[in-house]
Amino acid sequence: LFRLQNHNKNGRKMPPGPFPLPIIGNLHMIGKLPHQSLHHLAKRYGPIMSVLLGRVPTIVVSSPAAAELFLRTHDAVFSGRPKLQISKYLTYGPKGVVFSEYGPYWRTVRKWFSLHLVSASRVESFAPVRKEELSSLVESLREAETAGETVDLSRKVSKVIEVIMSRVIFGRSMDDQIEFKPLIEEAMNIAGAFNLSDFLPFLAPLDLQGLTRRLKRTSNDLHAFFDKIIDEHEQGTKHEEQKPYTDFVNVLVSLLDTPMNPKDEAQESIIDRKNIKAIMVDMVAASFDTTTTAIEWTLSELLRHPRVMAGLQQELERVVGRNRMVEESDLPKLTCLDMVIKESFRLHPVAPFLIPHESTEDIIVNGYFIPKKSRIMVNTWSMGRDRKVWSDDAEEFFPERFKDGNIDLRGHDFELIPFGSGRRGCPGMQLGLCTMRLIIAQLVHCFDWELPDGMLPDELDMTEKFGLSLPRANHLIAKPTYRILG
Ligand code: HEM
Repeated sequence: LFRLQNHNKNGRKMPPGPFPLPIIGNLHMIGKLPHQSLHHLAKRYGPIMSVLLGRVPTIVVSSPAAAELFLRTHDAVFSGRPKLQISKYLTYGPKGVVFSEYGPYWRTVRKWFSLHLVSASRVESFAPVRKEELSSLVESLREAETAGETVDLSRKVSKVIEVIMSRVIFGRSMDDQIEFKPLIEEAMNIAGAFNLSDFLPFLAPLDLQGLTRRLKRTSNDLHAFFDKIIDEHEQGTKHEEQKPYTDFVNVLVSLLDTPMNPKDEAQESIIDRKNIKAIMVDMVAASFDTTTTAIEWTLSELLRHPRVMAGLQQELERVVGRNRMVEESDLPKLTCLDMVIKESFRLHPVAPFLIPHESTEDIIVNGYFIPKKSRIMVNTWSMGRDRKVWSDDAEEFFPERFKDGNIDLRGHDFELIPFGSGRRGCPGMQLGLCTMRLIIAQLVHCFDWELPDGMLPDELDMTEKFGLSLPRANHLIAKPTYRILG
C-alpha cells in the first residue's frame, strides 16, 4: 500500500493518482459514468494519471498532448490489447482484430481489413446499398408525417444502419433471420457490461454477475448462426454473383483454407472458420452501434440548436437545391456538415475511452514509469472538454470553432480523435464517416424537425448511457415535415 500510495515502483515514479483501497483499488470511484468520474479525477491529478482498477494498473490519459505521447511517440509500445473475458468467448480469444494482441496475426488480419474489406474503392462500391436504404427511410418518414405521427429517430437510425451494414457485411438484410437481432443485442449488452472478472480475475471462476454463463451461451449461438451464413456463402459462390458489390463474408470465405501467411511454405497456419467468425463478430460489434450512436448525437445537437440546423439546411439548399435528395457526390461540398460532425464527435465521442490499449514493455513516458501490461485508457470525452484547447465555451455546441479547418478528425490532430490514432486507429473510419454523413445530410435536407409536445430545444434530455459505446439514455423522438419540392 505504501508503494502504491507513493506511486512508486522499484524506486521509479509512477503517474500521480488517487489512493487505492485494498483489493478493489479505485473501483469504488468509477461510478456509472466512468468517463465523467475519471475526467473529474484527472482535473486533480493531471492528464497522465494512474489508478488501480481492482488488480489492473491503469493509466488514464486525458489531454491531447498526453494522448500524442501514447498514440504517436510511443505507439509501438502501447499497441497491445488486454485479454478480456468478452474476447475469450466471442472471438475465440485473439482470433478477431479488435482484441488480438499486437503481433503478426493482428498485422495480417488488419491488412485484410484495409485491403479487402474497407478500402476506399470498396466503401464506394456499397453506394447503391446506402442509396436504396435511405430512400426507404425517407419514404417511411413521409408516411409517418402523413399519419401525423412523431417518430422514434433513434430506432429509425438504428434500423437503417443495421440493414445497410448487414447488406455490406453479410450480403443481405437480416430481417428474415429472427434470431439475429436478439443475439446481437445480447452480445452487445454483455460487451458493454462492467465485468468484475476483468478487474478481479480471482473472482472469475465464481461468475458472480452470471456474465460468463450468458457470454458462453450467446457466443455458441452466434457462432452457430454465423456458420449458417458461411454455408450460404459457400453454396452461393457456385451461383452467379447477383450484387453489384462483393460483401465482406464473400471476401472472407474466399480466404478460407488458404495459408495465413502466403510466404509460409510449410503452410502451418491455415485460415479456418474460427478466424472468419471472429472477424464477423468484430465487424458487427464495431460498425452497428458506433455509427448509430454518432448519428443520434449529431441529430440531437441539431435539434437543440435550431440556428445550426438552419445553417446546415441553407448549405444543403445551396449545394443540392430543393428539388432532389442528397447524392453521395454532393458530400465533399458540404463544409458546414463537416463542422457539425466534428463538433458532435468532440462533445459525444462514440467511444468515450478508446478501446483499452496495453503496454507491451516497461517504459518511461514524460518522466513517469509505466510498467509492462498496464492498461491505457484514453479519455476522449475529457479531451473534448479541455478548456486549454477549446477555450471557456468548451461545453457549448458551436461548430464554427472548426471554421479555419485546422483540426481534422482522422487521427492526425490529437485534439479530436473519435476514431483513435496510430496503429490501432479505426480501420472502418471511411465506411463509418461516409455512412453517417449521408444519413445526416439526407434527414436534414429532406425534413424539417420538431420536438414532440411543444418541447423547447434546450429542454431536450441529453443524458448519456455508458456501455460499449456512449448512446443517449433515452430515445430521440421528433416530428418530421417533408421539405423537398416536387
Ligand atoms: C462512426 C463510426 C465509427 C467510430 C466512431 C469508430 C471508432 C473506433 C474507435 C475509437 C476505435 C478504437 C481505436 C483505438 O483503440 O485506438 C475503433 C477501432 C476499430 N474499428 Fe471503428 N469506428 C466506427 C466504425 C467502424 C466500422 C464501420 C468498422 C468496420 C466495419 C470499424 C472497425 C473497427 C475495428 C476492426 C477496430 C479495431 C482496430 C484494431 O484494434 O486494430 N469501425 N473504432
